Amino acid sequence: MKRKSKIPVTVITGFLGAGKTTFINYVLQQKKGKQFALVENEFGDVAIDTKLISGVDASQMFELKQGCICCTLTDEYELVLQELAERFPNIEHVLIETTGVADPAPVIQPFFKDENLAELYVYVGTVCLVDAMNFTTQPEKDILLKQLAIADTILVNKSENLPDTEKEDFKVALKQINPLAEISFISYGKANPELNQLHLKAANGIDLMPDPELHAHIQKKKLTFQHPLNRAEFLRWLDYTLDIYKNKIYRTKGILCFQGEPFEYIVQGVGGSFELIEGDLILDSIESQVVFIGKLEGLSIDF
Ligand SMILES: Nc1nc2c(ncn2[C@@H]2O[C@H](COP(=O)(O)OP(=O)(O)OP(=O)(O)O)[C@@H](O)[C@H]2O)c(=O)[nH]1
Repeated sequence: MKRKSKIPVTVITGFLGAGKTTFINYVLQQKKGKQFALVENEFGDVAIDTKLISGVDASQMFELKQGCICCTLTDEYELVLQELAERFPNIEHVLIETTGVADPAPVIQPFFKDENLAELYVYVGTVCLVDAMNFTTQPEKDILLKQLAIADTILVNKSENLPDTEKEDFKVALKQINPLAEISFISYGKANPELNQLHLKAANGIDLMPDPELHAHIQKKKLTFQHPLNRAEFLRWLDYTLDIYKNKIYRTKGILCFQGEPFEYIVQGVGGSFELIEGDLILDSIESQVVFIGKLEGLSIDF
């Protein structure tokens, strides 16, 4: 049976123990009746823990067969997702939970690059869970920073005992890493973000925070253009720039106006890949803006 529309895909990331499973369980409980499929894999573990995931039919759960999603991603990933869409035409939303130590970029990029997947699915954003109790002491900071930089929504979980003043400090610190993401403080995963529109929402608020002290590891750069861009030239430049800096630019997001085109476009990039999504009709502002987040020190990013 051919599907009528593409299946939205939301990626759930966050460091080990941050509360990803707790959050997913909460979402599934809140949205009972909606057909979710969960693709997850646990490091070195083959069996899915069905007890943990309520609300999802066990037959709708798929798991990659080997270890960690980030280092073993091969054709298998694309095949699992294709099979999922074909075998379960009623699925309304796919959640992909990365392992706590995984870089989420390779999980997202196939939705931009793989034609078969792009026909079946639409990537709608990433939620990153943060552990409020252990954030400062967490090891593997690089992976954590990348997870945060890629996220459209950051949920600071386990924040039930966090005083308001500390929440403010926390927020400022997170905004320095990712000024585009929405940030909420929650406990026991109780957050109900609109899982469908995460990245479009984030693209609306592209203003960068005043940032006198750059984060030691992550920087961001915003390019603004007052005149409509030449589509072919700009995309060629963007493609080239993201390709040469694919390990440095974690995330790209922007709103573009092209010469002679009535609609604006939202550009959404993770690592070396990006996609363009047609946005609203251009009514007044013809300004284009693109923000890059990553380890940008010393990079030449200028169109
Ligand atoms: N105190 C407190 N504990 C929480 C909260 N949310 C989750 N936990 C607990 O934290 C532990 C880890 O939660 P999980 O949801 O399994 O975390 P995870 O990110 O899926 O963990 P991994 O899959 O190992 O990466 C569990 O024991 C949860 O019960 C919270 O808001 N506050």
